[in-house]
Amino acid sequence: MSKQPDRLFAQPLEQVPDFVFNEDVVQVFPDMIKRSVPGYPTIVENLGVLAARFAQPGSALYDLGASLGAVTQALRRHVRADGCRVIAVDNSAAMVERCRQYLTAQDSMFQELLPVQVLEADILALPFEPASVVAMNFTLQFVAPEQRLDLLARIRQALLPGGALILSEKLRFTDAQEQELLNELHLDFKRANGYSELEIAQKRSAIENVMKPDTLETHEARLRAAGFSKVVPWFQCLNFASLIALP
Ligand SMILES: C[S@@+](CC[C@H](N)C(=O)[O-])C[C@H]1O[C@@H](n2cnc3c(N)ncnc32)[C@H](O)[C@@H]1O
Ligand SMILES: O=C(O)C(=O)C[C@]1(C(=O)O)C=C[C@@H](O)C=C1
Repeated sequence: MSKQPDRLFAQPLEQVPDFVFNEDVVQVFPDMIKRSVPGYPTIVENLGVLAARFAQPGSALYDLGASLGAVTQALRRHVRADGCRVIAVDNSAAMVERCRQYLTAQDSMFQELLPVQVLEADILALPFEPASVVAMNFTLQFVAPEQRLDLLARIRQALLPGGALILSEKLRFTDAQEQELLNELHLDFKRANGYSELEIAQKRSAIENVMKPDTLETHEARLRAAGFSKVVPWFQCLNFASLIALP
């Protein structure tokens, strides 16, 4: 399982294709997400800690858009409730294949980890089992905006009383000055992590058609419309945030 530095956008491309979670991205993904998302390691580790408070014995814990299973691994490290199991879901075959390898490696290193099932499936078409924790770490932003409410409503229906959805997303801002400042600071974060201006510009063109961030206000209103009673932001670093939504 080679982990390579992300140089995907380092050379000038004649035409920058839309971003897809393919084998090339899988190879560099741990490096890419850490250097692109401010606060990512803190969010992932604390997601496990938060989940431990909401996990209920005998229930399912979902990691939706699991990629290589970083959140799944944190859930397995922190949740101790009896009889829980983690269901990690991603619709990228390349991600799922590598995710399974990472989880097998985790199994060989630790004992008494929660059982895990990795599904190659579209979360928009997945029937959810009753769940105490649903984590969506930077996944909803890749779902078509018109399909987000329906997905969240189905998650809300699957959540057990006392459970939680933990939703992390890149944010945009209605206030132009706030948007500009946090966007510039995010670019500075990428520069500080060694990305060149070319890499930053080409990555931006690659994701602009496929990743559509919402404002915090849009998230809150939509979560309420989906039936959640309370939305608690627990983390923000620059334009990236994570929310706890309670049924
Ligand atoms: C930014 S990555 C998520 C990162 C990951 N949760 C983590 O914390 O490391 C988004 C993932 O969502 C997956 N994805 C996007 N749309 C999906 C869908 N409709 N069904 C399942 N997975 C989806 C992508 O394949 C990709 O692996
Ligand atoms: O906003 C950006 O520029 C990003 O690179 C963000 C982001 C994300 O939020 O998921 C986009 C795609 C990659 O999966 C890694 C990071």
